[in-house]
Amino acid sequence: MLHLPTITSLSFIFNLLIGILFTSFYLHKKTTSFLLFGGACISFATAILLVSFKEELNLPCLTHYLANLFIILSPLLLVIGLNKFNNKAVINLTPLAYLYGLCALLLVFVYNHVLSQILTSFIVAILFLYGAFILLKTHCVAKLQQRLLIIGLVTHSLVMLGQVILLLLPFITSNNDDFKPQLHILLIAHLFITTLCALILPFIIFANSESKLINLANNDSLTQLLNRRGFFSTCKNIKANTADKNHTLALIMLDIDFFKRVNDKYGHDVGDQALKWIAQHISQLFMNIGITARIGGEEFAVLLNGYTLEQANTLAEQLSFNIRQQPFYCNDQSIPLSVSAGVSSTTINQLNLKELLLHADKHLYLAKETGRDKVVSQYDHTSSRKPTRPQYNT
Ligand SMILES: Nc1nc2c(ncn2[C@@H]2O[C@H](COP(=O)(O)OP(=O)(O)OP(=O)(O)O)[C@@H](O)[C@H]2O)c(=O)[nH]1
Repeated sequence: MLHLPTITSLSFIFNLLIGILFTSFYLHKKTTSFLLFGGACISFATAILLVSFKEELNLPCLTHYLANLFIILSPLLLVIGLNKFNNKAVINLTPLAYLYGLCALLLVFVYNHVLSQILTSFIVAILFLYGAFILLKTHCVAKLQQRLLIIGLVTHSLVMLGQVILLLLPFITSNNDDFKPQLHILLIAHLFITTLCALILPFIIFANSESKLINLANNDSLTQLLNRRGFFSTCKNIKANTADKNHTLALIMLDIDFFKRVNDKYGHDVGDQALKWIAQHISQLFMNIGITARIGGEEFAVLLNGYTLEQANTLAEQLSFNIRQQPFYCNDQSIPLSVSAGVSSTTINQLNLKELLLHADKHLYLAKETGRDKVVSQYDHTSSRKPTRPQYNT
């Protein structure tokens, strides 16, 4: 049979350690939700400690009243922490603060009575449901752990409601049993689930933090496209994930024409807006069909898996046309922009991304050399369209 003092001790140790872990992370990263989660775990550990002195101390205001306040404070801090972690503040926390104040007041009158347990269990059940709701609305990378924690919080809430019912039964029926064995089981379940939830929570938080860091490392903050590193790491798996090794893929490299002049004439900020505008055009056309990246200052790349050189060439021409047709407007000025592009292709079998980029870059260089505002690909080093340079009145 499960030994209550052992489970209580383990629960105390785990919650205290996880609380210290979260608090240390808060001291390092200054993320408030870490402090709140740490507070929730330490608060629960404190409640366990106070309750364990029930027999020895004979100070019910400490071992009952204060312990109950800490028991409620623990899920309350969890709820506030989850709300902060979500970034969008899913619920309004003011009513919960009032609820806590009201409980603290009511417990003053009943802390030595079974009613204090009923009230505490009921409030804790509500708070866990709130926690499950917020977590449901939160984007988590670790989906399995998120589901486990939601199930844990809902189950915990049901356990607490079960405790309320068992404690109320002697009052509402003529049955004078005190349901001690059943309450004992529920108490063990309470300790067990709290500890389990406290163990899952750090994993969810760290998985999200890691994903944010990976995003920062792989994405260009100005254009929201992948950066060079992200481009290489995304393309890395293509070979392994494509079964047909004769499958073709093409790469388009793009470079804005005379971009230095844009910066010089209109300023660096306008230059940044122009980069974003070009990136939007690239995203619009290739969002669902290719891997898009800003691989250098004013250089972009698009990898089209399953596309032939001809198809990629047509798409590059389309992009170039779109950019030429819709002038870029900034501060009520129309600023003509154009791009030059180089296209190369290969089969999955022979894929070497660096080489593919090198080939596309050679074609891009040819496009620049032969007049700009054109697409040059492997099979045709001359463009049928007569290039039109953007004009800047300098
Ligand atoms: N605004 C802005 N400018 C950038 C950024 N990154 C690079 N640049 C500028 O891009 C310009 C690139 O100039 P060049 O390499 O001479 O090329 P270009 O003027 O576009 O001429 P061609 O490529 O030969 O048509 C430089 O002036 C860089 O300062 C950026 O993030 N923001």
